[in-house]
Order: sequence, then structure tokens, then C-alpha cells
Amino acid sequence: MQKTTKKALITGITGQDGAYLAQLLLEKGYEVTGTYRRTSSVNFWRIEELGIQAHPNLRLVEYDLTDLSSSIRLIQSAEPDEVYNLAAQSFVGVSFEQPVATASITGLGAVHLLEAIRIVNPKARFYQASTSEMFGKVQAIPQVEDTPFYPRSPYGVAKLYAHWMTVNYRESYGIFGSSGILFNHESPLRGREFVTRKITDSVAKIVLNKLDVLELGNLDAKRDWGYAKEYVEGMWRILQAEQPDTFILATNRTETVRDFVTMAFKGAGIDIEYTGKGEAETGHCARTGKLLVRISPKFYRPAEVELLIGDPGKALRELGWAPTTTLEQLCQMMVEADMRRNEQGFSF
Ligand SMILES: C[C@H]1O[C@H](OP(=O)(O)OP(=O)(O)OC[C@H]2O[C@@H](n3cnc4c(=O)[nH]c(N)nc43)[C@H](O)[C@@H]2O)[C@@H](O)[C@@H](O)C1=O
Repeated sequence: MQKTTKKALITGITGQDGAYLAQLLLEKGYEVTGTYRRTSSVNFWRIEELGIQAHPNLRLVEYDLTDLSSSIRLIQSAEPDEVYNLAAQSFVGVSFEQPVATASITGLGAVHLLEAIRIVNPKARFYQASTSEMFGKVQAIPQVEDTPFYPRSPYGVAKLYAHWMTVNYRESYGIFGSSGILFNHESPLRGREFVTRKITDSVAKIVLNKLDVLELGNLDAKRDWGYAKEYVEGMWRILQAEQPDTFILATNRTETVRDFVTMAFKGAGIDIEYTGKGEAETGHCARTGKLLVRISPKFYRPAEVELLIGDPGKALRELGWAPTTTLEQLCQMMVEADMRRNEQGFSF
């Protein structure tokens, strides 16, 4: 592989996508600056699991993207050719409880970086992590780049603002600002607050007798789930394009949360059967009848996104990007990782 001498800045390096993207860029020869937020317990387990935390071309810096002057100093010191804005308050459920913080971090944070680029180095390329949550109450099936947006959560609204500001800086100041509208993307590095990882971690715990029952919210929600490691390759390709633009990354397949639960238990050798409807629905082991899944209203959201399915045709045509990992393979990979972690007595 031809090595590059470019410099990249990744905000949110402690997250799933930040870790995978850092790994990819380091393999390509980039010098990477990765930012993390000061919290009481900064967590580097993902970059440690990928074995890149001590890479000589990786520099970790503390940064708060709600602060404009820090953003300016960050662009000055990192001197990036490419900026990937992956930092966010990214949990949809939490955004209903913390709408203002979500707006500030997820929405305004992107503008701080855009302003810093405009002031310090307008030639730096900017990638904004946009999301299928912007389609929310979907206006077309499947969703494509020009499907009208209709966000259904404070998170979706904040991301839509950041998305349009990226377009606006592109059109107003000629900044190479691109948006990847990524549909759900999962992996063994996914946080346990998200439903797929919650499910695979719980399946492992149930099999190992560390948990009794898996409690979930809306099992009917349908999502287009892909493999995060492939999606960060798409992010990189988006910034290598000749022109800044907006691209959907998705698999064009949608399944319910219930289907994912069935798949995950199957991956651990358990067939599950469901009875009842709505809040009374339960899932049982087909062989023993043991209760495995029940509904808890506390996991319902005030407004739900019922169905997402994206058409990644433009990314295939213009970037040569296409996902290859099936949902069954992805689910199996996650179940195996969680079995291993729980057997070893730790799980993040
Ligand atoms: C693309 C997009 O993808 C993600 O957003 P999300 O789709 O909200 O992801 P999730 O895994 O939290 O929920 C998926 C579905 O699953 C339902 N669901 C049922 N029961 C539980 C449950 O117990 N926990 C959770 N978390 N969800 C549940 C829940 O109601 C929803 O319908 C983020 O990365 C976001 O940052 C992003 O941009």
C-alpha cells in the first residue's frame, strides 16, 4: 500500500467509529490526532483492543468541542489535512432527557470546527458524521440523499443542524465540507447503551448465568444495520472524492429489533419463541420454556423512528464503496466477542 504523509484530526477517538477510523488512517500512514473529552473516567478500551493506543503516529489530546477557542487552537496545533468530526452526544434516548446539551455538543460543536477551519486553514477537508436519524419519520422508502428530512428526536434535530451548516460552509466559503449520512453501524466495539450490543452482551451473560432476563423497549423498530469497520472506510473515501458532497452509507436491508434478538440467541445456540403483544410480549427458550426476553416501558422513547432503510447506490457509483458483511455475520462476531469478554470476566 502507498503510504501517505497526510495529517488527520479525529474528534471522538474513544468512540466506536473514532477507534476504527484511527486504525484505518494509521495503516495508511497518516499522522493522527485524536481528541477525547475529559470525564471522571476516560475510556480508551477501544483503541487498546485494536492495539493502537501506543502507535507512534497517534497523538491523543483532550478537547471540548463546545468551546470555540479550543477548536481554533486545536486546528492550529494539529495542522490537519482532513478533519473527521465524530464526537457527539450520540445516544438518541439520552437526547430526550438532555436536549440542550445535545444541541450544544452535537449541533453547535460541528460549527465550532467549521469556524476554526474557516479561520485557521480553509483548505482542510471536513467530514461531518451525519445520520439516518435525520430521516426520522421517513418520507420515502428506501431513503436516498435527497429524501426530505423529518427528525424525531433532539439528537436528530441537532445532527440536521450540523449537516446543513456543513452544506452551508461548503456553499458560502468553498470549504471542502462533506457529510456521510450513516445508517446504524455496529461492531464488537459498540457501546452497550445501543440496542445491538446490549443484546449480544446480554445473550452472553444469560448463557453464562450472569443475567436472568433481557429487558428491551420497542421490538418492532426496523433498522438498517451495517458493520462499523466498513463504514469508516466509506468516511475516508468521502474525503478523497474530487468534490465535497453528501453520501449515504447503508446496507439496503432492514430488520426488526426482534429479528436481531432471535439472531443473537441463535448465535449462542438458543432458539427463541415469542408470545403476547406490545408491552406484554415475552420471548422464551423454545426447548426449555425459560423466560429470556421481556418488555420494559422505560426503554420506549417519546417519539420513535419506526423504519430505516438506506440506498447506498451513490456511494457505490461515485466512491466504489459497498458493504460486504451480512447482518448474520456481524451479529455472530458480536456474540462471540461478548462471550469471550464475559468468560474472561470483563465487559465494557
Ligand atoms: C444512526 C443512529 O444509530 C443509533 O441510533 P438508534 O437507532 O436510536 O440506536 P439504538 O441502538 O439505541 O436503538 C435502535 C432501536 O432499538 C430500539 N430499542 C428497543 N429496546 C431498546 C433498548 O433497550 N435500548 C436501546 N438503546 N434501544 C432499544 C430503539 O427504540 C430504536 O428504535 C445511534 O448510533 C445514533 O447515534 C445514530 O446516529
